[in-house]
Amino acid sequence: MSAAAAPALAVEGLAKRFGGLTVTRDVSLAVMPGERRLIIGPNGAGKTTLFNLITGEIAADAGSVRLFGQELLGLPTRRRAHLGLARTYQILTLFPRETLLHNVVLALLGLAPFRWDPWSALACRRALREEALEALARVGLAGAAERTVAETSYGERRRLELAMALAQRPRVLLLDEPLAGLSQPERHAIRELLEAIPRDVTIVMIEHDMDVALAFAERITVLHFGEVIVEGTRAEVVADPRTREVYLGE
Ligand SMILES: Nc1ncnc2c1ncn2[C@@H]1O[C@H](COP(=O)(O)OP(=O)(O)OP(=O)(O)O)[C@@H](O)[C@H]1O
Repeated sequence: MSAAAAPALAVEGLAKRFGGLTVTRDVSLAVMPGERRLIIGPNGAGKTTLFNLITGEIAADAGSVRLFGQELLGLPTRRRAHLGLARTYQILTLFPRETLLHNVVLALLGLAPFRWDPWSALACRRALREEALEALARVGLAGAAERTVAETSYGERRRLELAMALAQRPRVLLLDEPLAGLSQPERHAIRELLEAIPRDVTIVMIEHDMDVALAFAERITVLHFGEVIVEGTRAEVVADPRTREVYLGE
């Protein structure tokens, strides 16, 4: 198989139990480079757990997760980020007393394999600041760079989180409910930002807002009780009676 044909993200036979509770049961999925994939499923289906297993925030019991062919299981989360994996969270994880700029710089520092060198430290600081400002500008927050997170609206925080993930120049970006809790205009703004992300970034998104999510995603995976029960194009998944049974409640 040529490198171009390899999936950006390939999950195979992934399994996870918490005590007696099987949360991920033999999950397999392949997301091709540039694809926009939507993960849906009822509350507790194991969607966030799947992201946590992919990023390494929790350890899998069995299976394989490959990023452009490279096995990730067993690697620490930070190493997976270096290889091109970034994510946002359902529950925001920002530093509220720091400025927006500082939050993005911290995200960049988490990524940079930093070596202390007094001669290059200043240049490095400037470069980081510029890169962080660029990331904030990308999500329309350049003018708010010196405000603290505590002084921003919820919608701005969601955009900040996206800036932090994009600043890491991911190859695969995992978005956990990027629209949750947002007003209609804010949802519209995030949707435009997501649509502007270039195709060299593959996106996997968990989202309950079906209007936006269905318009955005090309393929959809439906999870239920930790298993993939339906996968296909928008039309296939919407038409599948199993989707309606478990997710749409029909
Ligand atoms: N660290 C943990 N320890 C024990 N149980 C957990 C842990 N993390 C998740 N679970 C359980 O695993 C199941 C799946 O949770 P998960 O958050 O992955 O679901 P989800 O599909 O993302 O749900 P939602 O749509 O509500 O966010 C739930 O029953 C949850 O309580």
